[in-house]
Amino acid sequence: MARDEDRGGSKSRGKVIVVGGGPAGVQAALRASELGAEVTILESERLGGTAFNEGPAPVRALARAARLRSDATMFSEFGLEGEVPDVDFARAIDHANRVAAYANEVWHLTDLVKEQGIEVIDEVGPARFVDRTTLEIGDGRRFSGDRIILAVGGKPRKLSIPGSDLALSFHDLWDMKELPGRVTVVGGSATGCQLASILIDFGAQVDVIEFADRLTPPSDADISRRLKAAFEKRGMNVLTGTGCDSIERKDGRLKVSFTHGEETSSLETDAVFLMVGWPADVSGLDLGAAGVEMDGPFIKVDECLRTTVPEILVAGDANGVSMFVQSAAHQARVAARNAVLESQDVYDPQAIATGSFTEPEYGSVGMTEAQALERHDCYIEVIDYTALPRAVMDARTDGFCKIIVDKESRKLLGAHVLGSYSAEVIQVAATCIAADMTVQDIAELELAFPTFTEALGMAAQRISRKMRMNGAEDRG
Ligand SMILES: Cc1cc2nc3c(=O)[nH]c(=O)nc-3n(C[C@H](O)[C@H](O)[C@H](O)COP(=O)(O)OP(=O)(O)OC[C@H]3O[C@@H](n4cnc5c(N)ncnc54)[C@H](O)[C@@H]3O)c2cc1C
Ligand SMILES: NC(=O)c1ccc[n+]([C@@H]2O[C@H](COP(=O)([O-])OP(=O)(O)OC[C@H]3O[C@@H](n4cnc5c(N)ncnc54)[C@H](O)[C@@H]3O)[C@@H](O)[C@H]2O)c1
Repeated sequence: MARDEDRGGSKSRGKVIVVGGGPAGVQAALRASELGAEVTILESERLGGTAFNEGPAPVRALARAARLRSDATMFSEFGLEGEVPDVDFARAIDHANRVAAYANEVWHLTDLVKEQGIEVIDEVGPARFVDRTTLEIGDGRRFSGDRIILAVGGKPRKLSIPGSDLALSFHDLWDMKELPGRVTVVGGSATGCQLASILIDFGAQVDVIEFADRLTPPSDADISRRLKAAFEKRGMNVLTGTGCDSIERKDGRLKVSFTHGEETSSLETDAVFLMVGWPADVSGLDLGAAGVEMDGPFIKVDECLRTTVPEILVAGDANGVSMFVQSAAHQARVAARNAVLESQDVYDPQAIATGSFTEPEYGSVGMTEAQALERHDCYIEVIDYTALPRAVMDARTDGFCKIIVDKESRKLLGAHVLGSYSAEVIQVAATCIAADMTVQDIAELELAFPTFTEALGMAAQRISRKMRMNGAEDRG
């Protein structure tokens, strides 16, 4: 809700330059403008950023194509006849690229932003600092502001191993014309798992090589374990606790060497994707000219998202605090207020609902089980989808819904789901957390039958029953 001091009125509250026009940059510009600042966005390419032009939007479109094909493998179970469709990979990629263009060609994002009175300078290559208040773009034009908000996002990390130039990066996916017979994905976190899942559903043979002892290391351990099992069931070769050492050409293919514990081994493959991290995209920005410091691969910020130069703030992936579209937008609003009103608002990530479009899908909000048990006495309940009516009806029983409840406050600390529609199911858990509901409140919700979201209510009901049996006070 807008606060009184938020209303800029007709008087300008100074000039703000926003660098980068992804979700963080666009939101920061809109908010700073609402607050009364005069705003310019400098975007090296097209507005929309990774989110629309290269990441979630086209990847989701590819994941949908992969899912349509994998659904066809279940035809006979439902009494249907028909072959699993052949894949025209070039057309699937073309379709994903068309979806990526929607932000600009269908929704006219640039026009929408300009209509708010924001100056948009796009497709001009990277802006670079001249000093702490001035940036220059490729054609020599300079832009000065009282405050600068950096929203430059990230880029694929490179590996310094022999032969890394033989590997593909995420950017290369969008120019591919043919599905390689065998693909090796190095890095088994969010981006790597997403790509591996899509490619195996399209019919490629897939290996995943991940350093950590489990897939998607930041996730709840049960998500990592069950996702690995589901991938392996579909024939994926998942090597965890394994580091990629080198890539070399061998007889028209690629030889990938890797180490697991003390053992070194290798495999032969047709393509290698490096999905090993997403550092801030500061190439060409010349942060040194402004005196802005880095913290490892990200731009260093304090809790108010200010850099080591207080007039310069960072929102979105570039600060590495929380790398999701929803976090980018939230941080942007905080950064814009702090920039324009010189306030000290803290970016306090609340219940961030996240979801990934692997097969099976997964979604999370709040603490993992391990994080919760470090600080809380908890009730933990898991509904396995073999016992969930909708999952049985859909023949999608490979999944679960876990909730973690603080025994003292009876509030939800975290929820983790794996299976169909997980990215949607988790939104309800996030809403319950935001609404400060107790587990008994959640148990009383009349959730639609038969749905996957029902698992959340079932888990809450089981915990409520346990609480009653233990004699804990029950409001119900
Ligand atoms: C494969 C993939 C899938 C993903 N899926 C999801 C998902 O399903 N859900 C989700 O929430 N998140 C997802 N993410 C993460 C999400 O894309 C990012 O968190 C989000 O895009 C961050 O927004 P941002 O504005 O900080 O950066 P970006 O969206 O990367 O935008 C940064 C912009 O800055 C511009 N820029 C960079 N340097 C300069 C410069 N010097 N001058 C001018 N302009 C510059 C770039 O051209 C770009 O347009 C995914 C990421 C990837 C890679
Ligand atoms: N659906 C989504 O919401 C979604 C999808 C993709 C990315 N993202 C966001 O993007 C961020 C970045 O994700 P990411 O997966 O690109 O990077 P990441 O940094 O999270 O993961 C990189 C992985 O590569 C592994 N690795 C690094 N070097 C290796 C080596 N030599 N051999 C084997 N493994 C190696 C690491 O152990 C790590 O697990 C995430 O934090 C997430 O917020 C979100």
